[in-house]
Amino acid sequence: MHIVTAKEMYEVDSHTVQSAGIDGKILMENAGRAVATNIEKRVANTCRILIFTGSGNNGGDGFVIARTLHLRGYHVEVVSLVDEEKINGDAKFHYDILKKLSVPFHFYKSENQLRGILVHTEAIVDCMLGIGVKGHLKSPYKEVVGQLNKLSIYKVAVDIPTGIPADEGVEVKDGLYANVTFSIQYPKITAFLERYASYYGEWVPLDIGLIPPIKPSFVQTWGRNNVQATLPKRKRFAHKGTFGKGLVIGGSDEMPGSVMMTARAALRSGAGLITIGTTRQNIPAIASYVPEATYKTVDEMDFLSDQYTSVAVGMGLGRTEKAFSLIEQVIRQVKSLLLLDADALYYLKQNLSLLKEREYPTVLTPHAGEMARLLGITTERLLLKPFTYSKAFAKEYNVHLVLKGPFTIITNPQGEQFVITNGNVGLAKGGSGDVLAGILLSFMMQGACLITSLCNGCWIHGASADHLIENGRYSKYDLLATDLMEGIGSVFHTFS
Ligand SMILES: NC(=O)C1=CN([C@@H]2O[C@H](COP(=O)(O)OP(=O)(O)OC[C@H]3O[C@@H](n4cnc5c(N)ncnc54)[C@H](OP(=O)(O)O)[C@@H]3O)[C@@H](O)[C@H]2O)[C@@H](O)CC1
Ligand SMILES: Nc1ncnc2c1ncn2[C@@H]1O[C@H](COP(=O)(O)OP(=O)(O)O)[C@@H](O)[C@H]1O
Ligand SMILES: [K+]
Repeated sequence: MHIVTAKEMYEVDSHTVQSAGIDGKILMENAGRAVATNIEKRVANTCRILIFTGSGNNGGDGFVIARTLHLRGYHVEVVSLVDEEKINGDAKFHYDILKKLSVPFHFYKSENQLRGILVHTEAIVDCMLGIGVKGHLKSPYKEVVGQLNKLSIYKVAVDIPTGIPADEGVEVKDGLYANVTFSIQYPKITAFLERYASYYGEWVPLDIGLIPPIKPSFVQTWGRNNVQATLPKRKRFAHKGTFGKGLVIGGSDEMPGSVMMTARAALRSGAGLITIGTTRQNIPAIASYVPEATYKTVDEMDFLSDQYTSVAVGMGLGRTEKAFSLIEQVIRQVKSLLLLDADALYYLKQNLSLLKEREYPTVLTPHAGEMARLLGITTERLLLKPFTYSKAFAKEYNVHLVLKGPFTIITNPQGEQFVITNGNVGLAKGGSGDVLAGILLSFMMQGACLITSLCNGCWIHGASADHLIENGRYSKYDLLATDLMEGIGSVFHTFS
């Protein structure tokens, strides 16, 4: 599914109207009807619903919703935040139709007046502002939003909660907290920012028949259907070599656990052969947890002669001079797909130019803190526009970037971007990232297009956590990274 900026949304709108010749009034009708139909599924027709409208086309959607619900037997009333003369264009067309029906219509005057209107209201529909919002909310939008936020009634936002910008990089203070947001055709970028996602509540995209340009370059979500269509098949006569030869380098004497989890997760995700490169002291402990792997001590490794399909480096490796020199050697000498995580990302900060010298694909898997450090900015600043920063970085350093978080953003060097929305807070625990690195390594080893492998790996990781919690096996409190190994198998089962 596409995710759009306000500019992209207006482009799709004008392409539909100008090139395809569909009138904007029809699009507004489609939008309003689609929302009304979905409100019917959630709000009983015995409920009194107030529809709040503003000066733009978001308000126009509200007039269609009011008419549709009224004709379907609902008790609806409209509260307009602007005077009649400010309603124009397609919104005016639908306002004029609504006026001919007996729908109670109020023009907002004061907080007191609104308090009276709100008595016995069970749900509100927010059609005050959509993607046309600029900057902080002005009066009376700010006051109305503040008043509505204090009420615990069911709130439906249309397209975007009033006050919240469509695009990243914009900081605002006020916005409506909705229970559900019906996005017109596509969700907007801010639905995937930690800062604004909670305003949306649940988001549901509604098709209103827009026609996108031939080849849109929008960000996309990656979901189960995408995984289903691209998951590598296990052929009957395949052998272990078919599924790649992977190397995991990590685990210092103090941190043996991470490399264990990476290697085990790689094998659980279908990797053919895994070798672990670690310290001699670590090998017995790790081998008891991952007996399927083979082992090398870090001093024994010869990256020029050892032919691995894919290599992952950094997990629990430490930040010693010895570790840094090993990481540099790996980045310079590995002639295959290379994944850099954890301490390798720490090392990279002072050595970013090495990435530009690599002739083979490189994958970086930072969480927000690691990414902010690589960019030399604060985490808060990164999280205000993670899509923009990711794209610029991936292009500049010619890398595939997996920016991990509640919404993981995957970017390739061409700037194509995908978002993974599954997973849950049970993953916010040490070791989850090591497991992800293993799953990603395994998918990298099994071929297919690299960005597809990364998207599939991230989705399987999130789905594993969801599966374990939804089935009552663990909770969001007690889930451990090692438990994910069990979840991976259950998720694969759902595809067989
Ligand atoms: N795209 C599509 O294909 C379709 C889109 N559709 C719908 O249209 C919506 C977009 O409509 P839109 O462009 O008219 O913008 P929208 O948000 O309703 O209002 C803009 C007005 O808000 C005002 N305003 C701005 N900032 C403000 C602030 N901080 N504080 C207070 N006021 C502020 C500003 O007024 P001004 O300040 O200029 O007086 C301006 O006039 C979209 O979200 C979707 O719901 C569907 O109907 C069908 C197909
Ligand atoms: N609240 C959350 N919701 C969904 N996924 C999360 C959440 N918190 C963390 N994750 C996921 O868990 C993993 C954590 O990785 P990372 O921070 O590198 O952990 P560690 O280094 O401790 O192993 C990432 O894949 C991230 O997307
Ligand atoms: K709205």
